[in-house]
Amino acid sequence: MASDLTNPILDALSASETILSNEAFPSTPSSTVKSALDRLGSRQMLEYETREKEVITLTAEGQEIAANGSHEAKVFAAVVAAMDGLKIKELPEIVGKDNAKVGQGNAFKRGWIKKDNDLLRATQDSIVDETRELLLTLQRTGALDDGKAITDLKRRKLITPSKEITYKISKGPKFAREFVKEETDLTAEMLTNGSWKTAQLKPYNFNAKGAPTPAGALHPLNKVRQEFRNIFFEMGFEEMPTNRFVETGFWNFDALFVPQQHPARDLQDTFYISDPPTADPPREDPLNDPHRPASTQTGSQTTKEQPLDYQKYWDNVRETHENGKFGSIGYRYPWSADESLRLVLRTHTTSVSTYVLHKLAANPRPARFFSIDRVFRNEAVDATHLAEFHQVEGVIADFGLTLGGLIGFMEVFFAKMGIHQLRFKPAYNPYTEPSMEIFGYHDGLGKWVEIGNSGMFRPEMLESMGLPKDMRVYGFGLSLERPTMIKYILFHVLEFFQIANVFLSLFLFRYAVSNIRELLGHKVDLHFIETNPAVRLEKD
Ligand SMILES: N[C@@H](Cc1ccccc1)C(=O)O
Repeated sequence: MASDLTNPILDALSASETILSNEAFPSTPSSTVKSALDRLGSRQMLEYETREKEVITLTAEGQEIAANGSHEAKVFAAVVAAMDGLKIKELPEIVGKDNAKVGQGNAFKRGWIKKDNDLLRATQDSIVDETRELLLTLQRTGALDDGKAITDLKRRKLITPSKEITYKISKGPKFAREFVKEETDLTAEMLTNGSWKTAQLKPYNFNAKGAPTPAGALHPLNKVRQEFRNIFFEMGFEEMPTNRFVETGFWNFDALFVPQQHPARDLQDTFYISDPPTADPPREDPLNDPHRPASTQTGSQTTKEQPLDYQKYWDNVRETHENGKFGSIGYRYPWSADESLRLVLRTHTTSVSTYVLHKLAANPRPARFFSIDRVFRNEAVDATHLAEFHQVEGVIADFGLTLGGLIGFMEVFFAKMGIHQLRFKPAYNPYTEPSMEIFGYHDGLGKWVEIGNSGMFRPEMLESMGLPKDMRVYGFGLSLERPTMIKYILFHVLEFFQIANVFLSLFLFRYAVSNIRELLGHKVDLHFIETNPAVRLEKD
């Protein structure tokens, strides 16, 4: 800081009690003076008052006139110098074009010169150049008594009013001759070498604006997922391990009684793994099987467990598909073991539910399981579709369950998300009968929205696993993205605008949905993740 004024100010102050900035530092811009004063003031080394004064300063033209005389005076001087009259035509050459133009008129007005044919003649020997006198006085004192003259000079753009800032500076309680660097940190070094005793520590500035703290943030999908997990846990569900993104066709389709010709198994719909293309048939897993829910791994339950017969399970699946079994007539086609062993990226988390349910056959008991994780579908990616998304899925196994019970359960479950009116529409899934699509009335959008798919798993699926004939299992699934978009992004938009207008709501709905790629994938903006508020699924 070469131009630092702090020490010059302190020097000036030590010589006199008060100083005026315009006297002590006449040519320093007031902003430079102020920043030095503030630095010293914050340490109470000085105090200062600010004085503002209206002053009049001369414009460039005003300064020119103060130095060399007015246009009219120059014209008069030229005419006098010509002794015997000055040719009008010659005036511009002598005094310059501008002076000739403005000055001639003014000199006539003041009666200093007169016309004599094509000559200009002086009417007197000398004149008083008032304009110049006024400007010189102004330059010296910064003021004029004559208001009319001021207005006139302003109109002629010879002067402009401006503000002059002066600081009246006096010593503060901590005045010192020198500006000592204050320590901002008490360091280990200062403690060991004893310099802390004499060090000047900078006081805390509690008014300083803090820098934003960089912190991690949860993705909206993660926040909504956590809300769902809480709902499931409070309803007595266990979480299923979902770490197998790659499954065989067996667990993803065949065990679910999805026929091998089903369009969902086409290359256009399902991603198949090429290396390795197939896996082993299902078999007993080691004890630390990640797909075993915690409760089936406990010691007390293992005592009751029956070993699972995988060969029998495999044969049951083949038979239910080919000729039917357990009261079913089957699909009646030659079932291919190779097709069943092909590896796929799981297309739904029902593959996980199937795996966990077949484990339940070792010790059949009422149970509730849920999962929330990623699934993959060979979709053309566009504004509303992604090739991967997340499913929220729940299954409930018990004896004597009815369809009415499933509907009742859904009402409780979705009410916890703030959706209080449900409608069920008959639907078809190869693995459930009956099947129902679930629609919820969205208050904010003012319309019915499809929110999920559900059903009661078929006996072809459950009995093949070895689950008891009288055990029933409900299942339901929904995407995580959809409620996130409706409940999270859109809901906040709606709340913000307090929107009751259905048309505008629908427009916003479309806008939110069109942004699915902003929610998941490479286009996600980290700023959006960081600045989004927390979410709660309950409406109020
Ligand atoms: N697997 C179904 C959801 C579902 C799960 C369980 C039972 C019924 C339906 C889907 O992907 O949409």
